[in-house]
Amino acid sequence: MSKLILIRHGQSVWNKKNVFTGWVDVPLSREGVDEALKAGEQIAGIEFDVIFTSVQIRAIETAMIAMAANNSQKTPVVIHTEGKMAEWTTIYNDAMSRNVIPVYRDWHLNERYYGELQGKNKAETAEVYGEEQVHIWRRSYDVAPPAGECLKDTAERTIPFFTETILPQLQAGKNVLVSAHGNSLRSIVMHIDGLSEEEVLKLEIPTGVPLYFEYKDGVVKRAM
Ligand SMILES: O=C(O)[C@H](O)COP(=O)(O)O
Repeated sequence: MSKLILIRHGQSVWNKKNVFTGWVDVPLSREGVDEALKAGEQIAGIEFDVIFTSVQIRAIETAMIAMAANNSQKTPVVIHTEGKMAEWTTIYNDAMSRNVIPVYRDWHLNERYYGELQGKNKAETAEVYGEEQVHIWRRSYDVAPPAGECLKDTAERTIPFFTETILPQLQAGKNVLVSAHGNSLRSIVMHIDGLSEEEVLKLEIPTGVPLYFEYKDGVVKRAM
């Protein structure tokens, strides 16, 4: 049995201002750093073998800060790979592999692209377009915000990455940490939990709260 922990990044400086973020690369707020530290304490007992993040700084920061609170004797090291995830031991020698947790950054885990809404205040946007329309843009499965991605579009990049890159690590008995975003993780949780397009409307993933899954008998499912 291997463990999968999914964490949405801690509060970002634009989350704090209630601004649509998407692919804009903003860092954590002070509160977000505290959330990442607390998340690290919650998963401190888990010995991770590999870490995946998006290429966005708020997710990378969350992973590295959470690992600072982990009891691991190993050091997380960002690995640069060309294209497909290379066998990282071919890049680093065995000695290093004993002391290092590889961190792979990949754009497939990036937040949903929010298109024309990026940079706009969420409350002000609701005043202009109506609460219902903004809720549909934010939480529906197949209705995209203007010039942005709907959750289905996001899933079309996150799910292949999950099944082709993350799942083989779990199948190899590795404990995996994934630090990503509210909607890129909603698409993955929808896949794992088998949620319908109606059920995913209600799926919310809070910042900085570890979600626990396990791979056992060929299946990934909720652990706690
Ligand atoms: O991109 C953003 O604005 C947030 O990370 C997620 O926004 P949402 O909760 O409005 O989808």
